[in-house]
Formats: sequence, structure tokens, C-alpha cells
Amino acid sequence: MKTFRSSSMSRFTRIPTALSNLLVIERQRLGDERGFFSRFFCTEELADFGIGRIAQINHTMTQAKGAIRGMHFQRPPDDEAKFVSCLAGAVFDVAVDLRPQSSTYLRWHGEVLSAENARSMMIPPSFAHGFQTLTENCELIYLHDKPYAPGAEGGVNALDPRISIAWPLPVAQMSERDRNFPML
Ligand SMILES: Cc1cn([C@H]2C[C@H](O)[C@@H](COP(=O)(O)OP(=O)(O)O[C@H]3O[C@@H](C)C(=O)[C@@H](O)[C@H]3O)O2)c(=O)[nH]c1=O
Repeated sequence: MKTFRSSSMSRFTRIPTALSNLLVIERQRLGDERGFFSRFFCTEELADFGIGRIAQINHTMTQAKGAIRGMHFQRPPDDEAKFVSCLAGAVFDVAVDLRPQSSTYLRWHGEVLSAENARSMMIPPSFAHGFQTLTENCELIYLHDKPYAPGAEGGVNALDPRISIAWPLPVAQMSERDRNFPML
């Protein structure tokens, strides 16, 4: 059994999805009368799950319920793994498999991430990522293993009928850039 320097037990539960290497990670909470303690990320433990180093941490807030951000990716060699978590509110978080050789090419997986459920998505390189807010004032934290590379940015349209993501709410808001991503 693998041991970890700081603790003999993992603080993360790995939940596989139907898309290979795309994982849902549940961050365990150690609760007491004050609230809880929770390890948010661990390079050593999560290296096995797909992210070995953190190049940047980004934070977003989305005010409107029903807003969509995405679906974004960076092209090789800047394609990145992301560890996405929701620290306020709740979102329907979605990853689309863009690996041409994959048996699940263009399939998507959606997962509710919320401040309450302490779930994160571990998104491998060559997936597009986006989300729809299920509440107002949603705050997300992204850990990336590669730096931001504006010239390498790409997107697929969140409303592309070929991908057919089942967004749970009517679309309340999208950026102009996201609305203009081409359909496949
Ligand atoms: C993504 C990014 C944007 N920016 C700048 C560009 C722009 O002026 C402003 C807003 O950028 P965007 O409209 O692309 O922000 P946003 O739509 O929130 O982009 C994010 O969407 C989700 C779904 C993801 O998966 C993230 O990786 C990221 O792509 O922030 C950075 O400086 N660094 C970054 O890493």
C-alpha cells in the first residue's frame, strides 16, 4: 500500500467516469465543532491522478445563475491538465473528450461541483472544459499544470448539437467569444 509523507491515509477519493483519465475527486473533510479541515490538493497523492506540478491557479466568479463559460482548451504543446473545484455555489461542470484516437471522442461527462459536495474534476490534456452555474455567485478555482498560452487557446461551442451537452438550465449568459466558437 502506498504511504504518504504527511499522513498514512489519502484525503482524496477517486471516482472514475466513463471517459478514460477523466476523474472526479472527492476531497475528504475532517469535521469538528469549529467546522472542517480539508486538504485541497497534494502534489504527491494527486500526481498519480494526472497532475504533477502546478503552473498557475486561477479564480473566477460568475454572478448569474444559468450562465455558461466554455468550452475551452489549449492546443499542444500547451495542452494542460486542470483540477477544477467550486468553492461557492454550485455548477454543472463538463469535460469533452477531444482525443481523436479515443473510443469516447466527442463524448462529454457532467458533474455537479459545489461548495457542499467537495468534489473536483481532474481534467486531462486534450479535453475541452466548461460549466453552467446552478446558483448565483459561483466561485471556481482552477489548478493548471501549464502556463496560460493565449496563442494556443481553442474552444468548441457549448451548444454544438454534435456534442449535445444536456445543460440543466436555460442559457442565461455566455461571453461573446464563447458564443462565437464554431460548431464542429
Ligand atoms: C484563461 C485566462 C484568461 N485570462 C484573461 C483573458 C481575458 O482578458 C480574461 C477572461 O478570459 P476568458 O473569457 O477566457 O475567461 P473564462 O471564460 O473564465 O476562461 C476559463 O473558462 C473555463 C471554462 C476554463 O476551463 C478555464 O481554463 C478558462 O479557460 O482573462 C488570463 O489572463 N489568464 C488566463 O489563464
